[in-house]
Amino acid sequence: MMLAVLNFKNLVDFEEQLQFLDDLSHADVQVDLKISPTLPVPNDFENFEIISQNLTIKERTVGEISPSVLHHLNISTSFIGHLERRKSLNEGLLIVRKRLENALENDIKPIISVGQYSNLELVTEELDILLKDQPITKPIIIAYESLASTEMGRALYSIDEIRDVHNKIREFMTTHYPAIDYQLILGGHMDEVGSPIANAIGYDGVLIGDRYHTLASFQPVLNVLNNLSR
Ligand SMILES: O=C[C@H](O)COP(=O)(O)O
Repeated sequence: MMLAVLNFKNLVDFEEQLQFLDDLSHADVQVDLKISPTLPVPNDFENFEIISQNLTIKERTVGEISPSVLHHLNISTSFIGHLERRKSLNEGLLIVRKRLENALENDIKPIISVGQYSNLELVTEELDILLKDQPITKPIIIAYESLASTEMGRALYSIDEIRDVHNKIREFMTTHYPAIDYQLILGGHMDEVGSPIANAIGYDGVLIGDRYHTLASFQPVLNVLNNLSR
């Protein structure tokens, strides 16, 4: 089954997000759909999973989402170091590692985002910095994102480029982290055209941002994702 992660960002009106969730709860969803609203809401929908956009570090701090909050909401998956968050808040990889440690310690499945640099070697270097010596014994999700595409609002990559990234990450994981069970997803202006291409290349799923604010606008993408999952 195809994995699809839908990430509403902070500029999307929250009432609109709640309406979208409610509409989706009545929709035909065949894909493994995970959705992160700006504010986590209880994970009690039947046809999709609510996930978190962020998870705090272990030390005492203020204004961030703790594992305890997620457990209370029955949420068990969280983004760890989403690329745009890292860039706009100037967060380095060391703090992302601390978030990952907290996720692993509290049984929260991490969606680890990579793609800070477009250079292929640097993608696996970034991944290595995050994964090194982390006690990962349960499945994780790795999201490669073409950050420039998200920022520019159009697909800036060629099929060859996203295939190279896919092959490079798979090869890197097999060689360096053979024991880690992971799904690899692709983000960066993914839509009804890009999703089948990502699937054909071998990505396990797609990461989709805040371009769709209603079920009606998302429906063409959902139809394609449902078909890919059948
Ligand atoms: O979290 C989502 C990613 O940033 C992708 O966003 P996008 O689909 O608008 O490119």
